[in-house]
Amino acid sequence: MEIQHIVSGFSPKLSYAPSNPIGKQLISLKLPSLLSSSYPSLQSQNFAVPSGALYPISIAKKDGLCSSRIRVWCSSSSDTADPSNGHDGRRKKLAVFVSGGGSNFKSIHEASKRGSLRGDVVVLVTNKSDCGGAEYARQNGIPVIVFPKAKDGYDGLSANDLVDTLRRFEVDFVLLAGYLKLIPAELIRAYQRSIFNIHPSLLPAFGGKGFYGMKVHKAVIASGARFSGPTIHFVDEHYDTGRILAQRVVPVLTNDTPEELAARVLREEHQLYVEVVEALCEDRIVWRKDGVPLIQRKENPNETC
Ligand SMILES: Nc1nc2c(c(=O)[nH]1)N[C@@H](CN(C=O)c1ccc(C(=O)N[C@@H](CCC(=O)O)C(=O)O)cc1)CN2
Ligand SMILES: NCC(=O)N[C@@H]1O[C@H](COP(=O)([O-])[O-])[C@@H](O)[C@H]1O
Repeated sequence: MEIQHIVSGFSPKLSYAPSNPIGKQLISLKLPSLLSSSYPSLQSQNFAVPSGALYPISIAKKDGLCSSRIRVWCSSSSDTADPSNGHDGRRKKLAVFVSGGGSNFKSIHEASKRGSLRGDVVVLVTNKSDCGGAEYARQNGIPVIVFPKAKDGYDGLSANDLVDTLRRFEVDFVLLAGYLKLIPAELIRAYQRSIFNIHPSLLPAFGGKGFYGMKVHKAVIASGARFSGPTIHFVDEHYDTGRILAQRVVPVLTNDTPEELAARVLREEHQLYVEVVEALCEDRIVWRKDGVPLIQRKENPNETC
């Protein structure tokens, strides 16, 4: 059951995702505590709505009533809830976007297989269907879809088709990992605060259009910077300008080649991305009052980083 709560400025980490959206049925709405504590009138209720329908509700807030709508997806009750999978108890569904070798994608997939990561890569998206990441996905039974359409190719999805396809895969989070195309506004709108990217420099330095792959490391070395490292950030409409969520630092040695620096940064990327996605799947992302996202430590939720 997926609840898209449409109240301006409030998009709680949603709970459920439709496994097989089924027709109209009576469902009981169990809301995440985050939502029910913010909107006490939205305690568990029964809805009889067709799957995917927008359901009008009124919410009693301190400053009076406000109307809203909830889009409710129905799903079979087979989703077994496990509290260690975060608030909703469900393993998260991940889409990974790649354009090249996919070593970050492989790290995430391996963490999922060994169980340290409470999520599953359910689809791979690429603009290059013959890249190493796509080949790895096919070898591991992960569906591969092409976006955007290749200029001369026939396959490939439009932006709206991509959103629909990710919804059908019930994707919770979108993870860019060496993807070299601009994510369209349609996807940004559909997956608010749910799209992440890893960049091989300490943003905001050495980011933006033209800064990808070895170009980044060449620019870092040429600048004389003494440190570099990976950044994981939320994705917004522009390249590399979204809120920074996590970083790691590596030294830039005086005789480094771009390849040597790239390898040092990439080793940290593999660990950092797995740590961040583990936190995502366990609902350990919190927001500081000034809008900076933080990660709650697994061992002690009162500590953030
Ligand atoms: N809407 C967003 N889309 C993407 C983001 C983002 O932050 N917001 N991050 C990039 C990843 N990235 C850096 O981390 C990045 C990738 C590519 C480029 C770039 O300049 N691309 C070239 C085309 C390269 C090619 O096709 O081979 C270009 O646009 O001219 C900059 C930064 C992924 N998408
Ligand atoms: N600006 C985007 C960018 O440069 N991303 C970088 O591409 C590489 C992909 O490696 P991978 O395909 O082996 O994960 C990674 O180093 C990633 O940070």
